[in-house]
Amino acid sequence: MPSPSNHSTTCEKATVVNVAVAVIHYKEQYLLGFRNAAQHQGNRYEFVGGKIEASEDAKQAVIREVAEETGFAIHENTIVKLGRLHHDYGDKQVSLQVYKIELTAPQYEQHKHCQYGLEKQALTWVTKADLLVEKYDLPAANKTMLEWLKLPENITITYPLSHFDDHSDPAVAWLQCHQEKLTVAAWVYVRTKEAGTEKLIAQLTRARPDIHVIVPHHADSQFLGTDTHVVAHHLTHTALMQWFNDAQDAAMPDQGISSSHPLIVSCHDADSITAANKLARARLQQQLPPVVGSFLSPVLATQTHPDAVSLGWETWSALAQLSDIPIIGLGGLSPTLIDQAISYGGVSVAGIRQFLSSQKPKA
Ligand SMILES: Nc1nc2c([nH]c(=O)n2[C@@H]2O[C@H](COP(=O)(O)OP(=O)(O)OP(=O)(O)O)[C@@H](O)[C@H]2O)c(=O)[nH]1
Repeated sequence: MPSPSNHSTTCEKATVVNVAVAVIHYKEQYLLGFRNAAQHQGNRYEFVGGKIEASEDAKQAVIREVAEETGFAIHENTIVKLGRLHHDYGDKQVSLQVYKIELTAPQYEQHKHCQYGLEKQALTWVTKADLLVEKYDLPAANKTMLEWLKLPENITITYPLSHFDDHSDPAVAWLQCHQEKLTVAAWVYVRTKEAGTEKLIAQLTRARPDIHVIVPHHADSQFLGTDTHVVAHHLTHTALMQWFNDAQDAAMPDQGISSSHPLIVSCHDADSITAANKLARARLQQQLPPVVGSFLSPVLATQTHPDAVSLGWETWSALAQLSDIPIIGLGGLSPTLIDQAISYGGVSVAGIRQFLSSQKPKA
C-alpha cells in the first residue's frame, strides 16, 4: 500500500496508462513479442502494442504501433476490436484496448522468418493452441485476452423444447435432433427455459462428449455430470439488467451470478452494453472468471422472433464499438456470414437452424 506521505508514488499509481494492443495473426499462427528485462512486465511475451498518444484514438495507435514495431501497414486490414480491460499491476495501472488483426497471406509470407522487430525486439510466431494453453508467459492482464480468443467463429443455439411440441415426447425429439445435427466439437448454447434443463444438457453431452456447452447461469452444476464440458454460463438480457439495477448501490455487485465459469451475456441496445461493461469490470476487479462474449441481437430479422425490430448491420456495428467485450452476432445469420460480422466489428456468429448440420457427425 502506498505511504500517505509519498505523494508522487500515489499520483503515479493513480495514473492509468492507456495502451493499444494488437493481436496479429495469420490463420492459426499468432505473433508474440518479448519484453526485455528492463521493461515493465519484463522477460515476458506480449502482443505488439504500446501507449496511446494524446493526439490519437486507440485504433490509430494500434496502426502506428504495429508499423513501428513490425513494419506491417495494417490500415487496409480488418481491425476488429476484441475488448477493453483495466488491470492494476500494483506498480502500474493499465487500460488495454485490444484489437485483432488478420494478416493477408503475402503479409505473413514476407514476415514469417523475421526473428526481430524494427525496435530490435525478439518476435516469434506461435500456434493458437500453444498460446491458449498458456505455453508462453504473458503479463497477467493477457489472461482475459486469451479467454476472449477461445471464442469460436460459430456458436450453435439449441431449439426451444416447444419447437418439438407436436412430438409425442418433445424431450426425446429435442435430444435426437441436437445429438444428430450438432457439428463436431461445436460450442452450443443450450437455451431451454423449461424445468429439467440440467437433465437434458447431461443427456446431450453424454451422447455428444465432443461438444462445449454454454449453460443458463442458474443451471445447477451438480446435476450436469462431471463429464459435461461447460465453457461458460449465460446471462439473459433480463438477468443482466436485473444485476445492473441491483448493482447500482452495491459495493461488491456479484449477487447470484456464477463465480465458477466465464460468462456470456445477451445485449440488445446501448443500455445493456453499458451493463455488460460494468459486469465485465466488476468480474476483473473481483478476480472472477471474465465475461468473454456478448450476443448482440437481433442483427437481421429472424423466424423465431418475427416481431422484434432488427438492428441492421450499421446499428449493430455502432453498438459493437461501445462494448468492452467481444461481440457475437445473433439473429437471422448463418455461418457463412462470419466475414461480414468481422468486417462490422464482431468476432463470432450464432444461431439455431442454420448452424445445425444435416450431416451426422462421424463416431
Ligand atoms: N505491448 C503490450 N503491452 C502490454 C501487454 N499486456 C500488458 O499488460 N501490457 C502492459 O501495457 C504497457 C505497455 O506500454 P508500453 O509498451 O508502451 O510501455 P513500456 O513499459 O513497455 O515501455 P516505455 O514506458 O519505455 O514506453 C506496459 O505496462 C505493459 O506491461 C501486451 O500484450 N502488449
